[in-house]
Amino acid sequence: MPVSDSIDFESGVDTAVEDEAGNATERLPINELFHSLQGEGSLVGVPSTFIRTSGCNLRCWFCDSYHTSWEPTHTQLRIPEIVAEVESHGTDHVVLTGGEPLLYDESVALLEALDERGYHTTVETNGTIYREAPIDLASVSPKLESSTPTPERDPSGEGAWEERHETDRIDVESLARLVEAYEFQLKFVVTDADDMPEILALLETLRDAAESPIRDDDVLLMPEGATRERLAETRTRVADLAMEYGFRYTPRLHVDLWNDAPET
Ligand SMILES: C[S@@+](CC[C@H](N)C(=O)[O-])C[C@H]1O[C@@H](n2cnc3c(N)ncnc32)[C@H](O)[C@@H]1O
Ligand SMILES: Nc1nc2[nH]cc(C(=O)O)c2c(=O)[nH]1
Ligand code: SF4
Ligand SMILES: [Mg+2]
Repeated sequence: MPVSDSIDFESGVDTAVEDEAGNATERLPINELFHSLQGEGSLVGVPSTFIRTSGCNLRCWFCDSYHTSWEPTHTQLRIPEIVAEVESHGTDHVVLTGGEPLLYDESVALLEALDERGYHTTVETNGTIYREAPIDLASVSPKLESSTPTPERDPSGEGAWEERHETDRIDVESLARLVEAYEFQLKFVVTDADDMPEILALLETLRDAAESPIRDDDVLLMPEGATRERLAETRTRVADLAMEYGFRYTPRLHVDLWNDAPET
């Protein structure tokens, strides 16, 4: 594969690296790889190994993984190296997250290698990209208007990503394909009641577009907050909204336990 073909212009991350003989080798840009408890969603509390790829096609102003999106940092690892690291942690569950892990062809090869070894795989994705892969749980977090990095909310202070984020954040076709192909959860980041009309409208559109059902039980409201302090402001409000609308609430257990520490 020519090196230039594998430069990912979306994320600005080059996934092609040559070995000593000058052959291109499959690698993934990895920001962190760690053992923790699943902190979000239907598998909350399950001991899991997290693989966090770097690079994202969106720029949520609140992104709790700044070094995979706004300022990506990573090391390039081969799939066997990633699998060996996962094996050393001894969990049954693996969570592939990012950044946006489905940007990369190599994520499919990684998921296949994990599946062959019997791991349960969850993929955390923003839902803008569909790929066919052995995914046991597609944990899809479509991004609402309230995630858009307007000049006032942009952590880099410029508002340069506002238009692109706003244009790209919802892709109904990709969302429908993810929902049809995989066991899934739709996990919305919610700040307050202003987010609810957009969630309801998107669900209506998606229920029309997808051939398989989306139950209210598949919809999770997750409080916006990368720190304990911020979650203390949002979580009760979001829990009340979950009760009012009949959706599920998911905590952010890892933030409760370890605040915003890396590798948690
Ligand atoms: C860092 S993202 C990586 C996966 C993918 N890019 C996505 O957004 O789904 C992992 C999860 O964290 C959520 N998230 C990121 N920042 C957050 C914040 N400040 N508060 C609540 N959830 C957040 C995302 O919505 C997503 O469910
Ligand atoms: N403990 C823990 N659980 C998580 N669930 C989804 C996460 C993510 O960043 O995708 C995450 C994370 O970063 N940490
Ligand atoms: S889509 Fe996910 S990784 Fe990308 S900026 Fe938003 S929260 Fe961060
Ligand atoms: Mg996280």
